[in-house]
This record gives sequence, structure tokens and C-alpha cells, in this order.
Amino acid sequence: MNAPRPQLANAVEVIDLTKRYAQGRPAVDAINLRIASASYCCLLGPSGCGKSTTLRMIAGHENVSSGDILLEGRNITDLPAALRGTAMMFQSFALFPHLSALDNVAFSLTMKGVGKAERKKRAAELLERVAMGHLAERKPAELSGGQQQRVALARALITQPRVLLLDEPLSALDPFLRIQMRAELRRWQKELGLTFIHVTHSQEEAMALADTMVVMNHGVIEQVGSPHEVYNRPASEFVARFMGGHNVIDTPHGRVGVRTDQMLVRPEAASLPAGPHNLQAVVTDVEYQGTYVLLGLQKPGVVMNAATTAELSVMLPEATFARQPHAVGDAVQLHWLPESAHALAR
Ligand SMILES: Nc1ncnc2c1ncn2[C@@H]1O[C@H](COP(=O)(O)OP(=O)(O)OP(=O)(O)O)[C@@H](O)[C@H]1O
Repeated sequence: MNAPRPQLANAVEVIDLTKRYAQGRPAVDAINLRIASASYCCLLGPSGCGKSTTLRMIAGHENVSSGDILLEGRNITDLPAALRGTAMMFQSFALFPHLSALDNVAFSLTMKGVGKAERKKRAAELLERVAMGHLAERKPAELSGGQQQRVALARALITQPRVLLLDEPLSALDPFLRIQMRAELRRWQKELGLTFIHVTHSQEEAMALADTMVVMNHGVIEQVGSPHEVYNRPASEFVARFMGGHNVIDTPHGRVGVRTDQMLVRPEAASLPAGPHNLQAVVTDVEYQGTYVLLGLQKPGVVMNAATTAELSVMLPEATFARQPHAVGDAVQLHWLPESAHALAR
């Protein structure tokens, strides 16, 4: 009998990983990252931040300029993609249109020289596992987006990877299906006990899925943490603005982030405790959003015209707004508790 496989703390470790496509700033600039075994990790950031390049280097689809990639302690930096223990699931699922679901799943076993009967058996088992056994003979065009995703998942899993790499896997789906499928991905990850590394530009998607979020910008990692940590304690001004739901405010003690739902709106003349936790402001926008009302505000004295955008936002529960409504042009004071303000690095 085989000894049980030791549970290694890190599935993937990236050390000083750099990718330089051309002269100038590297696309990925000496990043260091540890991704825990059997966790769901989301690489998140704006277009061009280097998240796909990072994923492709882990997959072996892109050479590294310098640095190392370890998978369960093995240095895989220079191994071909097929020998790494990773598998990739792409944006549009990249299924072969002329092959049935079963043959799509079995395909990479053909490449490995596995016999036909064995290929079909293993592919059929995996399709059963993703609840697609009854549709095994259908071609991709005869399947819904969600069903295609399950086939793509089965196809990626047939090589028995230790780590599944997902490059914007939900972006081709309509918004309703996207939410359904992300719940399914999360469920599969937990059930299979595999490590998933998922690239997305959507903060909402990353927060819904990730055990660990890695926020990137300009080829470097700005912050690593659980969705709760990243949302509640953004480390930098970039993370606070990128995650949304925060105001970035200059105080005499430096720049701070305050969540828009942790700001209180008081009348202009209200007497509030002195300190760096108050601001005078003028309401520039009132947006009804159902369970809450979003106020846009500017500092007093800003000349308003059609192009003026709100500098600050406050999210008020609907009932709070109903008790004390505000209209565009109202002068108010904003107030927040000292513990709601978090220092931000530039
Ligand atoms: N094959 C390539 N040749 C040259 N430059 C590239 C290549 N691939 C990516 N880049 C550049 O490297 C940087 C990072 O690109 P990358 O695709 O990793 O970003 P990304 O965050 O995944 O963006 P997106 O969300 O738009 O896919 C960008 O400036 C991009 O233009």
C-alpha cells in the first residue's frame, strides 16, 4: 500500500519571478508568492497588470526571464507544460467543435498514447463526475455555456493535475450564468481538494471565489490576503480604489481609506468632535440602488458642471436615507470613527 501523500503547505511557490517582453518595465517584476495546497487563489488586477503572464509562466506556456516556480517543492521552472502537474482551463473553454464531449475530454490521453478503451473509460468517468455523463456524445455547439464549462473542467482534470490554472474562465458567460458557474467552480475546487489559481479582472468574482486574493498592478503584487482582509484593510491607495467601496481621504496624519458604508452624514451645522475624522462636503449625486442609497459628494467650493464627478461616496441603508433624505446641493458634514480609517501606502 502506498504511504499517504504528505499534505504540503504550499502547492505553488513563486520566487522573484520576472517576465520581460521588451525594453522597459517588466510585465512581471520579481514577484514572490506562496499559494497554499487545496486553496482557491485568485490573481486580480486591471488589464495589463501581468496576471495572465504570471499564470502562463506557471503553466509553462511562457518562458520566465528570471526567478523560479516550485510545485509541491519541485522546481518546475524549465519543465515542459505537460510534465508540470498543472492543467489549464481557458476563457472560451477552447473545446474542439468537431469532437463530442467525450472525445474532447479524452483528447489529451490520445496525445499521451493511452489506448482507446482506457481513454473512453476515464473520460466517461470524469464526465459522470461533473454531471455530464448523459451528454457525452454531444458536440460543444449542442451544449449550453455552463455544460461546456463542465466539459472543459473534465478535460483539464483528465491529466490528474495537482494545480488547475483558470484564465478568465467565466468571462464568456452571460452575467446570470457567470454567477451560477462561479458557485460551481468553487464547489468543484472544494470537492476535488485541488489547488485552483484563477485569473480575473473582476473584484466581485475574486471576492466570491477566493481563499486568497492576490492584487497585482504594473507587474508587482500590491497585496495578498483573504477577501475580508483585502476589502477591510486595503494596503495601498491602489487597492482601496481598485476594490471600490472606499473613500481615499487626505488627513493631517496621512492618506487613509474609509469604507463608504462606514461614513456618517450629519447636518452642516451639527457639532461633531474635533479631529481628523470630519469633512465638510456637498451632495452632488443621489442614486437609489434598492437596499441602499449611494450619495456622491464633493468638497465645498468645487464649481459644479455636467462633467463634475463625485470625489467621495457614502452608502446609506435605504431606511437611514428615508429618515433623513439628502438632495443634490445639500451641504453636509461627513464623519467616521477613528477605527474605520486605515492608513494607505501610496
Ligand atoms: N506576448 C507578448 N509580447 C509582448 N508584450 C506582452 C505579451 N503578452 C503580454 N504583454 C504585455 O505584458 C503586460 C502584462 O500583460 P498580461 O496579459 O499579463 O496582463 P493582464 O493583467 O493579464 O491583462 P488582461 O486582463 O488585459 O489580459 C502588458 O503590458 C502586455 O501588453
